[in-house]
Amino acid sequence: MTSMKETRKPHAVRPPGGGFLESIKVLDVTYYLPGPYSSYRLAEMGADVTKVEPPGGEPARRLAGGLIHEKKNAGKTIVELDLKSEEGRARMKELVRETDVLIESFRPGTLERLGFGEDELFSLNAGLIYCSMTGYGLEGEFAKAGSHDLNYLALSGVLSQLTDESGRPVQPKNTLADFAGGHFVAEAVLAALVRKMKTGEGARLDVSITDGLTHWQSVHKAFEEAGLSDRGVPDLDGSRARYAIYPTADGRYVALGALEDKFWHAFCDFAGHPEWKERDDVHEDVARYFRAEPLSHWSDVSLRTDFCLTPVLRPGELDEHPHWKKR
Ligand SMILES: CC(C)(COP(=O)(O)OP(=O)(O)OC[C@H]1O[C@@H](n2cnc3c(N)ncnc32)[C@H](O)[C@@H]1OP(=O)(O)O)[C@@H](O)C(=O)NCCC(=O)NCCSC(=O)C(=O)O
Repeated sequence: MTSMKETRKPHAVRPPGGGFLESIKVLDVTYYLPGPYSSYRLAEMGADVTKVEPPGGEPARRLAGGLIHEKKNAGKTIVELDLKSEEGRARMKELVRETDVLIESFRPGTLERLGFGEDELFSLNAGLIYCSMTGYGLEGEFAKAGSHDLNYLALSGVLSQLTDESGRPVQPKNTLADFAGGHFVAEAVLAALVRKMKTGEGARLDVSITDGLTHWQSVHKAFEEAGLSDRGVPDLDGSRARYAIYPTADGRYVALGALEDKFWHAFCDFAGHPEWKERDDVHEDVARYFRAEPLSHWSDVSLRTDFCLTPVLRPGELDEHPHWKKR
């Protein structure tokens, strides 16, 4: 008998889940950003992704100089198939038989018109995990309507919170809903894969981007219904000086997220203004303080202090920042 206790620690993998989906096959019949991004996430976890596109490629191949397509389909095998031809459909049937997961992102009914309705797909592959990613879901008032990122943000309530001081919605420079949609799909597919491991059963998944976004709104909805705030979570809406965005001397910005007293007090001491500690309305004083130095200065400060300060970086600056150099 040994008195030694053996413990096995799981090792950290980067990206999280990297390689875990090895040997899982994904058939990606999606266009634009959210669908391709969902299978890109699965590919990052090791899945073997085959993307079906019409002859000449999907619309996003040409969009924005082709960069979106290039980035979100890296590592996938792209097969051009005319699903309106017998030959194309025959090849598609082979791919459906071989795959574990099929993700599509057309309007409800489009894939069926191309000869691949739900019954046909499950008769080809009974254990299939078949995921439809749509803007609004397979059923409902808007189900058949075409739509894009901005529509999902608007209908879910998210856009009403991305406003300027006057309450006017601002045009986001990031297609938040599209990327979120990709995550909603990947999350649902992973749950279905776990269930399949336990039961052997396939699944039919109805993932609506807008449905997913409404979950982000549950807290905000509760505040609004309780009559407490129509501007989001009160402490986090910029009304307190400790949790706000401030301009710097060079026209850039910092984000101060000193929500808890210990962080806010540490910031006030660092700034040499202990008299701010008990106040929430010192935005202008704090703004003057940050405006005295450029972003590089505050970026340095943020690395050697602990009061939830970060520079507002542009995507192209990430690689130069010490945090991202190490991650
Ligand atoms: C993006 C869309 C608005 C595009 O609308 P439409 O092009 O009008 O309709 P569909 O997508 O349903 O149909 C695509 C057409 O291509 C045909 N089609 C598709 N694949 C094939 C192949 N392989 N071979 C032959 N024909 C094909 C299909 O039969 C349809 O033609 P016909 O048979 O002649 O009808 C819609 O797909 C949509 O709302 N999808 C919901 C989810 C989504 O991805 N939203 C976009 C987010 S991107 C975004 O927001 C952003 O980037 O911005």
